[in-house]
Amino acid sequence: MNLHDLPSSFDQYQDRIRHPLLRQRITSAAAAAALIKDGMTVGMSGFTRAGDAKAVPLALAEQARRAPLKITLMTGASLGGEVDRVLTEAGALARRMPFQTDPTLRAAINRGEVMFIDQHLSEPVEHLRAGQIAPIDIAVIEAVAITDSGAIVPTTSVGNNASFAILADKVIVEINLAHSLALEGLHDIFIPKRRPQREPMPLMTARDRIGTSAIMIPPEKIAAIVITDQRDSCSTVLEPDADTAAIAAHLVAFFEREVAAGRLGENLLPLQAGIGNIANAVMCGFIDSPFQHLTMYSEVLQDSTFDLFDAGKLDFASGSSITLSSRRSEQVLGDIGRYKDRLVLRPQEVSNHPELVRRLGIIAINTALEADIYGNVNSTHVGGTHMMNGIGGSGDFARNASLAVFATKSVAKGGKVSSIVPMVSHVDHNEHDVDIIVTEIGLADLRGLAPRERAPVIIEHCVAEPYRQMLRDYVAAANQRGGHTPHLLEHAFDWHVRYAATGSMLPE
Ligand SMILES: CC(=O)SCCNC(=O)CCNC(=O)[C@H](O)C(C)(C)COP(=O)(O)OP(=O)(O)OC[C@H]1O[C@@H](n2cnc3c(N)ncnc32)[C@H](O)[C@@H]1OP(=O)(O)O
Repeated sequence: MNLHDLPSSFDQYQDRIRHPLLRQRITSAAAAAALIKDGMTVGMSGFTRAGDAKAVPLALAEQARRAPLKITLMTGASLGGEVDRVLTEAGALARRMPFQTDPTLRAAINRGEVMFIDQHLSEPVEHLRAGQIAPIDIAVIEAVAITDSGAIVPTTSVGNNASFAILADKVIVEINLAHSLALEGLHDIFIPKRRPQREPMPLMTARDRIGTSAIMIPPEKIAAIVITDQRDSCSTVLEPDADTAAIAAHLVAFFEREVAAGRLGENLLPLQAGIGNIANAVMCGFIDSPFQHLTMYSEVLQDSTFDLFDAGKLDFASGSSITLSSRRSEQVLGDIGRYKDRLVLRPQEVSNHPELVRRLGIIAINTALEADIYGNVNSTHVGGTHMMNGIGGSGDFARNASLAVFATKSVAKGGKVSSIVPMVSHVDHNEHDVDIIVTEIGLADLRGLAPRERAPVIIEHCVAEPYRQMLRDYVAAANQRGGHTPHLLEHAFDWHVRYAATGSMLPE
């Protein structure tokens, strides 16, 4: 078969599907979804709304509505749009990993209907590669193009795409015409060798490129190609408010002290910032800071990354996805050439790799749902039981960072919930991994402090009244009992129990 044998209707995609024979694999989303069978494990692209497969998952939901079908769905991180909701409503999800943010899926997880495996984001492909979890049957990958050798050029995220495509039996590619070909060249795909042949990852600075610009797989594995034309759904990140601006100001003041003490230079160390309003606001706080020539070695690049570029504060950003609000999406992705030489997108096992986080000395800034008086952090479980989003990459970074910062507003739910509690109701980051806790009230520097020293620092710097006095009383009584980490075990969860019973942690 040569190029002239191809149906002429496919010629229009020559610039997007450069391997001529692969243009014959163009098909409908429904036909591609029909390759996915009941019980399969499907690896789909998508990382915090960026680079999601858009058409095949919806066609799969349609298929599941007609004839019951359940899959294990793995992605990079959360999906945008309606994919998780529609698949949940169609009853198509038996298992989901490693991260999600969809309210409908979250409710199904918390009803026990979908088994959610909440994993460090650097780990799922290690588990796949080592055969520790069920193998990927089919990968569904969004791409801007397929090269003439059949390599897949991802779009706004890399996530787990490369390993999904390499490890799957079959690959479905969604070529999304809404993404500009200017994205080509942004990606750096590095795949570690299998153990025991594993070598160090040869990355010494955030801007190093150590891999290829596209995902190399045998072209014959590409079983179907679907053409789409739909932008990523926008993030709903909010502009900084008084509280998040105060958190940012406390952090900037802290870093100024670190620079003055000679522990950091004026370009600090590469920064990682988590998802959500607080992390985005904290990064925006660097715009008016005295720091210069900052770099990011992070996973999600949010609006604040581009605000920092435009403010001349940021020299380079390495991530695994670009997730933007409607305010920024059009401008940044429509003009990506303006930023491209200062950006790289990597597989999440590289962006989040413990070896690299430790080597580069990352300053990790993530968000807590709650923290306790000794510095343990709960990022995932509301009230100790109900899943919010997942640990994401926060643990990959926090454990190995040169400085592990956790930010939270001091109260949630209009003051009815204290974010600093006697004992966290679920532990994602234990006290050994947490260096700094910051709220709008102030910042607790826990470095070098024993538990009995940490408690008063956290209480006096981070907690609002009346919870501050309640915690002082708790600690005073606990200290009477003694111990390295004093507690009143029979009262440690009183606040959570009261919130569950009355809707408020405050005493009646
Ligand atoms: C893909 C990635 O991995 S990114 C890298 C890092 N990843 C992570 O850190 C994953 C875990 N973190 C997260 O999921 C988020 O950062 C969160 C949920 C902890 C915080 O999200 P933010 O948007 O920054 O904080 P925000 O203060 O707006 O709180 C979000 C919601 O949690 C609620 N909440 C916060 N604290 C509590 C609490 N202690 N108890 C009950 N609810 C709480 C808030 O009221 C809010 O609810 P609403 O949506 O109904 O208004």
